[in-house]
Amino acid sequence: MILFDQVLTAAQMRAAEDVLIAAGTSVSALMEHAGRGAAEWVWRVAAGRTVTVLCGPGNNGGDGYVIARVLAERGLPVQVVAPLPPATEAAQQACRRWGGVPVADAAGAVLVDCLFGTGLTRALSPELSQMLQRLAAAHPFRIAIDLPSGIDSDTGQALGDGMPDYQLTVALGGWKRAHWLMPAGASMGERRLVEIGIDAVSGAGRLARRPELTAPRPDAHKYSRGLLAVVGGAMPGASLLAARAAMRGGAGYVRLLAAERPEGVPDDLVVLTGPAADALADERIAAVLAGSGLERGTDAAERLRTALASDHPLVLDADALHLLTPAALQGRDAPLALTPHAGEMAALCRAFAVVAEGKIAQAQGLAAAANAVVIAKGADTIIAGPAGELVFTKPATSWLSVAGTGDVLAGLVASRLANGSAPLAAAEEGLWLHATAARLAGSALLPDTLIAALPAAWEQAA
Ligand SMILES: NC(=O)C1=CN([C@@H]2O[C@H](COP(=O)(O)OP(=O)(O)OC[C@H]3O[C@@H](n4cnc5c(N)ncnc54)[C@H](OP(=O)(O)O)[C@@H]3O)[C@@H](O)[C@H]2O)[C@@H](O)CC1
Ligand SMILES: [K+]
Repeated sequence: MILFDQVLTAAQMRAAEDVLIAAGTSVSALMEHAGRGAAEWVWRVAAGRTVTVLCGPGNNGGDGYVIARVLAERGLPVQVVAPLPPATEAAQQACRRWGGVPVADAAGAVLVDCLFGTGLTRALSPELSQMLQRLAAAHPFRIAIDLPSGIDSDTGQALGDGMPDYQLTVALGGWKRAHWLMPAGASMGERRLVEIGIDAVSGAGRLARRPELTAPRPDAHKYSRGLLAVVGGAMPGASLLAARAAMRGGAGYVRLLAAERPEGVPDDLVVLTGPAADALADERIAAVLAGSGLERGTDAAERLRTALASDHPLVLDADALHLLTPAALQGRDAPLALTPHAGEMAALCRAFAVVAEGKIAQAQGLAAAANAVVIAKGADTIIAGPAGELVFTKPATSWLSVAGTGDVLAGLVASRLANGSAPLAAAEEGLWLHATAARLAGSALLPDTLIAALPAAWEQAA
């Protein structure tokens, strides 16, 4: 089965390649397939203009020689710069088949970076780094083949300074983690995949799917669509935003449990100001959201304890993530979703004794330790599940980087949970609605305009 959404580590990619080779394919055949696919993209972009291919010593460089040959055969003016000779058998063969003579330096319309791919093990030397930067400056359009050279395939971190920006990155055989992680993602431009017959790899991550969000059933009523209780705190604005977003996330009934009635509550939102424990005892409650605007004092800790004790499916956000401890989860059976940004993730890792490097390992460690779905937010949001599930998301509009949009996301995820989705699906659906509404809300969006765009986002659902 051809997979367009799995996301691999460099080791998983090599293992998948080994499976194909064991089945009778050669590295050269894979390189030819990958290089031809990549050449199609370069051909379209170049549109007859001059192309420079920068070839490194490994198989990424080998792909470059295939690209140079295919484009030259089609009559495109192509030059190759090769600071290091090909060192693998497949790359040497591809170089021989190209049959040209490399040049020391070049300028032109399109640079094709085939210096290093998944085999990069250390930072580029100053000489190589300067050459890459010089060539990048001498070509207005830059395409990275598989990965921009200098990026760690598994973490998305740059292994050195001065990395150029690319308008297009063509992934070969499968997505690598770096394609959907920052900071790498910010310099890759558009991302496209050339498929070469790689099969499913056990333990691989995947890209988030477009959810199947439909209108309520013909026989729906407010309780069948889900009653969500939003536990508010000392800063009512944040919980109000989350509740208003949740009202448009699919749940049929949203109640805000507030210490006192906040200003600006819309007529269609029910606010209960009595003791939270009483309100949470309602058996019709399908899910609870706590954390947005909770603050971190004694009162907040008590409200969080009450929310946890009620044992409803629960989303914890913001301040609740600073108050949560492993002991507080003892005896809970109901599903749990956590929505930390980087700072909250660090606090949670300390509280749950998760010792791990990097966003993915931390999210997976926390998901296992708290038996929760973890939505690790940021410009490169990922979702980790307690059974090792790992979901990457395509970057949403950068206009989401404004206060209050996290409250909207928490409200949406909680609303999907109340509506009956399992926690991982609720996370994917909430993120999709959030990203789609953000795109529709346009530039300089605010949480209000984001919430206003939610009905139009629903119109775009499958
Ligand atoms: N998987 C697949 O199915 C397919 C994969 N394909 C392609 O293969 C690529 C992976 O190829 P690869 O493993 O040969 O690694 P690649 O990135 O070319 O470089 C490794 C070389 O660079 C060297 N080196 C490393 N760092 C260095 C540094 N800083 N400065 C200097 N040297 C450095 C390292 O040598 P070392 O010194 O570390 O021993 C080694 O010689 C992949 O990205 C894709 O494009 C397709 O062709 C077909 C299908
Ligand atoms: K590259």
